[in-house]
Amino acid sequence: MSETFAARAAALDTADELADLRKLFTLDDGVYLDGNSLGALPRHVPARVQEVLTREWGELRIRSWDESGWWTAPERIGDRIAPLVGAAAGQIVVGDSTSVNVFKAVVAASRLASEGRDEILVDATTFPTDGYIAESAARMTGHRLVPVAPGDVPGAVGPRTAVVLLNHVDFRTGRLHDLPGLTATVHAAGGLAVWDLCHSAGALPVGLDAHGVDLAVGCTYKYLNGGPGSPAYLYVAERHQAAFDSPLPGWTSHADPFAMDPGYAPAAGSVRGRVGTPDILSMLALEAALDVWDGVPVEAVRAKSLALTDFFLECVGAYAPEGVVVPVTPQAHAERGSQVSLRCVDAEITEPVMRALIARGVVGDLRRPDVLRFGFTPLYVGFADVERAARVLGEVLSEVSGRALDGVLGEV
Ligand SMILES: Cc1ncc(COP(=O)(O)O)c(C=O)c1O
Ligand SMILES: Nc1c(O)cccc1C(=O)C[C@H](N)C(=O)O
Repeated sequence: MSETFAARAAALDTADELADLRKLFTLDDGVYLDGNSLGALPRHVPARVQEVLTREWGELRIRSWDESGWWTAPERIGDRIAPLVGAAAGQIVVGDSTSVNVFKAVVAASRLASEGRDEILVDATTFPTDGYIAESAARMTGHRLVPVAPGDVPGAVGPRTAVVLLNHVDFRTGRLHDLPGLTATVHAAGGLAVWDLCHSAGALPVGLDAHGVDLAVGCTYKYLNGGPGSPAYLYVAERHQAAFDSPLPGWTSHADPFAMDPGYAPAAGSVRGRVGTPDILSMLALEAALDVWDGVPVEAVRAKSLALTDFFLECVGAYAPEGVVVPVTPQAHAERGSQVSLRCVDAEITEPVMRALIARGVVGDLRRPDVLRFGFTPLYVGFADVERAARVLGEVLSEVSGRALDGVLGEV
């Protein structure tokens, strides 16, 4: 059986048009399936960061704000991310964490919403930070917070809906939500749609402009490989920019920041989403990391991502002992992000399984209590990696679940 899958993997790797991109990354001989948490390091980034440190900071010092383009980096890098998420230039600004951008987006969207609308709907299955911040934003703005599963949004929106905050891909299950359909549903009810793209940007086409999304946020350290803690981004659709009223109107979002005017006057365009001094070292590492995307269509990345996750699901089905893990990531392509999550039927084995996998060179992660997560970054994961990961997983599951079964029998 493994010869058949290995031979298929080899053929798929040979036909893979993106295969050469792997050389652009620093990787070892293991299988890295955690790029949905922290993307791998593009090889050329350390030299660029060294240059920023020694030349731009070390020699040019304060002059670099102008001469090295530091001051305008948030908008410039936003424009590099824009095509990856289907946005025209001038609508994305980079900076702060995703959490901070969720705050800006939800409060600003509630201020953009029509008078009398007093509900903020939030994805009940969300990554926790979005829920925490939406709750605080609702309390501050006097809205009622309504947690709702994305599939139930059509029945939950109505004349009271001001804002709906949703995740494009669920961090736990890898489920891809229907961004075009749900955005249209929210608009039909008269509300604004805010999307968190952390788990979709760089993995699949998003189509922010095409689908009329109002505001969006996302991180850059997953599929965009910007590095640990690299700055997040905020998208404000052009039609909303003039009325965008930031709840964090820091001085760098002022129309004339160096006037040091005591009165606030917002800048035009995406600059209005800025807050304070940009974190230049992280930001310029991100900018360099984005070079790996030159000439790479997101559509090709999506096609490979689906082929990788299809193949992984098939290999796991063949290699894993019966009934020990159950995929919770949908089979349907239209509902699948770039990750596969497997639920351990016996939650107790989740941690030992992931520990054993990592010890054998297959790096995924887990979400308690019972989910094993495997992220597939098409820029550097190949089909042989997939076959190996599934084969090692099968071995580990047999060993660990066998031991767990012995333990249960031993207690009887
Ligand atoms: C969907 C989602 N939103 C937000 C975050 C967190 O954002 P940050 O730590 O950048 O504030 C994450 C992951 O960390 C995430 O997966
Ligand atoms: N942002 C992270 C971090 O600083 C440390 C560890 C993990 C993360 C993550 O990104 C978690 C991730 N968003 C998730 O999907 O669970």
